[in-house]
Parts: sequence; C-alpha cells; structure tokens
Amino acid sequence: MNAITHLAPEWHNWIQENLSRGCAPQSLIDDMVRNHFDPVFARAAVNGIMSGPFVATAKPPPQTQSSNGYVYERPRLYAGNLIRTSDRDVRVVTRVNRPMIAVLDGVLSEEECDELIRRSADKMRRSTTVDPLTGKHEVIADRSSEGTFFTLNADPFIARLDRRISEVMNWPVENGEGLQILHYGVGGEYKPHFDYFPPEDPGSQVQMTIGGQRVSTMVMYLNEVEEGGTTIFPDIGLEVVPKKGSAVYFEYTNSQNQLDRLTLHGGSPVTRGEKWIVTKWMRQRRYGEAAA
Ligand SMILES: O=C(O)CCC(=O)C(=O)O
Ligand SMILES: [Fe+2]
Repeated sequence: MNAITHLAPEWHNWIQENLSRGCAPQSLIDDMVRNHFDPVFARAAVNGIMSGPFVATAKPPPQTQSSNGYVYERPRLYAGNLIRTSDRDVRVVTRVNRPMIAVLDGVLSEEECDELIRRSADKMRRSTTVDPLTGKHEVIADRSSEGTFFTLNADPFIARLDRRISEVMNWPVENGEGLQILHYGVGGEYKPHFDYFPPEDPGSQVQMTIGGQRVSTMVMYLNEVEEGGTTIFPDIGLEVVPKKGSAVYFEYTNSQNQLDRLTLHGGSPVTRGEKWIVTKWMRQRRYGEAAA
C-alpha cells in the first residue's frame, strides 16, 4: 500500500484539535505514521497546521511582487517561531520577508559542530568556485577559504544531519548537494555573490544539467568568530553574526524560475580568530538528475 500524502478534512481537524489540547506534535506525527501516512508528509502537515493555514487547502499562495520583478511566493520555510524536525527543535530568531531570509538557532548541537570540524580538518583544500565561462570549479581570489565536502548521506552521522537540514529547509533530502565545509583564517572572506547560477553565465548551463537551478541555501556556523566573518547581504544592509550551531537560511528561486537578486551575499573578512561553516544548497530536482 502506498503511504498517504493527502490530508482529508477529518485528519486536518484531528490535528488541529489535538494541538489545541496541548498534545505533543511528535505524538501526532507518530499516530499518523501508524495510520499509514508518509512520515515526511505527516511532519509537514503537523508543522503546517501549527504555523498557520495548511497548504492543502485550495487557497492560492499569497504572492507579492517586488520592485525588481521577483514574485515572492509563500516561503518554503515554515511560518512560526519553532521548527520541529525528527530529532531537534530549531528556533527562528529573525525573519526578513523580501528577500526571504531567516536566522535560525540550534540547527546543530555543539558536539555536532565539533565533530564536523574534526572530520574536515585533515582533508581541507583551497575552495573553488564555478567559473562563469566554463562551468568548471576553479580556485579564485574572491574566495579565500579552504573547503571540503561530504557526499549526501555519506555515513550515519552525515545522513542524520542531511535529513534534519532537509526538514528545516522543507525541501527533499535528495535535492540537496552534499554538505560543503568552509574554513576561513584571518583575512579570509567570500566576496558578494549569488548562490544561484546566473543565467547570463555560460557555465551555469553546465551546472544546471544536474538537478536544475539552486533554490535555497542554509549556511550553518560551526564556531564562534572572535571578530568579523559575518554573513553580509549588502543590498539590504543585513549582517548575520556567526554563532555556533545557528544558521542563516535564504530562498531565491520561485516556482516560475525567477531569481531574487536581493539575495546577493558574502562572508566579510575574518579580522580575529577563525571561521568554520557548513553550507547546504538545495536544487529544483534530485541532485544528479539530468534535465527533463
Ligand atoms: O561565509 C559566509 O558567511 C557565506 C558563505 C556562502 O555564501 C556560501 O557558502 O555560499
Ligand atoms: Fe553563498
């Protein structure tokens, strides 16, 4: 029997009633799974009802058009102050609506941050960026950091993080690129850039043959940076200060393939100490899947 991925009105009411009676959301999800709901769907349904109108209702998503023409659809990130994942509650600290940015606390535990650094330290390489002309990965001066990556679901530890991150980003785990670790020393920075592949760059076409365009990013901070090393969004004057275990999340591709130029961002120079981050980029389709 196929798992259920549709919410009948009686189930909708059942979730609403039990939440208002103070039942733990996880217990509702568990009950739904026992009743043959798909686990990811059950979690999305409970989270969705906790945070406002549920998407399964026939209402069209609210949309607003920005001055640059990008249509802001309903964010993929859940509304509400708390995002519950299968193994951790993540707190929303700050939201920006245009562009869609959120600062999240407690995405990773302190131990997980330390473990990621420990596992990366001995395999770091100078970071590469996609060359706009060739689509190949090249070392460039704009990105003075070292990096490494973990293939999706590389081992149980990484798989657990990949799963949680996909639940926070509310996007399928298989659409994610492998976790990318970056380390910046004093003076290290990442000049302002877009995470999406700019259509005007010929190299973007090469990148997009596997999994399509990138749609969203989550940059997670693995340590406290003594001074500098903030994530900056220069066009809106926002600066996110790294905090161990917290993250900045942002969305930039909508369902019409429009790209939000306001998500221009970078890593400001580290002036004291060092900076470790892990980044997740999500694609439109399964990563590794050729264009339809
Ligand atoms: O270092 C930062 O804060 C930003 C990193 C970044 O932009 C990325 O990994 O795509
Ligand atoms: Fe970036």
